[in-house]
Amino acid sequence: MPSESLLVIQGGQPLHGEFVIQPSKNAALPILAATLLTRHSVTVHGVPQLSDVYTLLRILGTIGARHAWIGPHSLVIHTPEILTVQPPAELVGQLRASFTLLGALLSRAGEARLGQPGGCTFSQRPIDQHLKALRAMGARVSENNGAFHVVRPAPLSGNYLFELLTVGGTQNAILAAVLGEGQVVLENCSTDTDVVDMVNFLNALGADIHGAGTATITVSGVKELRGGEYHVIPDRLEAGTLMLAAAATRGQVTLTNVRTAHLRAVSAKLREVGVTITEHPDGTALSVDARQHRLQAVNVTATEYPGFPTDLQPIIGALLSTVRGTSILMDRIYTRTTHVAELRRMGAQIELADHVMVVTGASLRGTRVKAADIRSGAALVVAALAAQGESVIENVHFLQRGYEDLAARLTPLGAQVQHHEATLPLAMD
Ligand SMILES: CC(=O)N[C@H]1[C@@H](OP(=O)(O)OP(=O)(O)OC[C@H]2O[C@@H](n3ccc(=O)[nH]c3=O)[C@H](O)[C@@H]2O)O[C@H](CO)[C@@H](O)[C@@H]1O
Ligand SMILES: C=C(OP(=O)(O)O)C(=O)O
Repeated sequence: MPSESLLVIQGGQPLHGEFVIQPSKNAALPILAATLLTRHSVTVHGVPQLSDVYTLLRILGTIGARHAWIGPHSLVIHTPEILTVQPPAELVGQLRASFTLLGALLSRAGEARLGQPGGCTFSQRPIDQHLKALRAMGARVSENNGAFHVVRPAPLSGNYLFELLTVGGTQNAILAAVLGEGQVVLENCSTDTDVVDMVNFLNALGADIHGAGTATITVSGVKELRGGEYHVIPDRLEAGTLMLAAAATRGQVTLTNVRTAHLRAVSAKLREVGVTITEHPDGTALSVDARQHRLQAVNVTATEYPGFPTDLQPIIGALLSTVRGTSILMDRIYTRTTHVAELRRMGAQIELADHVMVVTGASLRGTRVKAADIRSGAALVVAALAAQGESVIENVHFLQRGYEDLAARLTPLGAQVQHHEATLPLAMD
């Protein structure tokens, strides 16, 4: 019989204590792809233990990378030569970040053949900007039956002005231009932390990239990159999730291993809700206190960094479902609504009209619900922690793509969360 993991949560307990934030999934994945750009050995600290990381390491292994874990979040990775420019499509199709291999392979090997990327399927997730940027830089790009073939006939050079802010598109264009003799100027770039961290990594290995964190990034090609050692940033999305969980349970939680500067939009919104956020002066810890606070409804618009993150829109929806009054949520990046029907089953009052969510505070009660992607799963966990009674969350494998062992890590905060392997009955023919 097939088995599936479940989280069983007894809700209604305020979270209380200290929580160490994991390293960033969305920063670590492109950095692992970027290790392909050097034939020397690289040590990366701050690699989270997540299923997406294991999948990407398998893909990199097919390309010629060998890795060894040297600590819980540290690995050494080494790609002396590229064995293939066409990694297996079924692995590439399991995560979104695999698409950064297009730029990475183009840089190192002058060619890449890649299937469609995967990842969460909450919305249309086009890649036209990635391809337009590569073409503008001189790459030949073709598509056949959903597979992409890119070739570099000469060193990449030129300009591209992104039509919109794209994290993955900016990363792919930078990666493609790192090795070679040309210079590329990218405008209207994403200023996201994940772009900046990848550039800091590449520059630590000898790349010549200027302007990351601003709208204009200049990449001057270099002959080769050396080896090196790098520390990936903490996961601002996990930190935001824990801040929202602390607020939803009216608890008090101190988060360590954070960059408070990366969480400004989340902290500001939570203060507006009525939660006390205290930041440690060194910027690496903060505490969230929602005990005995009267929280109030707010309006939220998810937008590009440094604005309120799209990933946290479903999760703040779970918090606001517990807050008296009516909140209005909009998401300018993606249509993330896969959690709505499930939250309603827990008693949440959420109306959906033209991509606007109207959330009216209610009492949540535990029930059986299904995660549909990483952040909808996290929204259900937050709602279940706040709800009265028992919730059972199905499809935990989605959560495992983005969060390290939540059951074990939430338990010291007083949460009653258990991870079960459930045996599912076989579907009847
Ligand atoms: C801007 C933004 O918040 N990006 C988030 C997005 O990154 P991800 O890299 O998945 O998405 P992008 O940043 O590329 O997309 C931003 C927007 O641009 C559009 N688009 C993108 C590429 C393209 O070629 N054509 C196009 O139209 C997308 O549909 C979307 O509306 O999801 C990640 C995982 O949840 C988050 O960590 C990122 O913070
Ligand atoms: C959507 C996410 O990941 P991916 O882009 O890999 O689907 C996420 O981190 O919430």
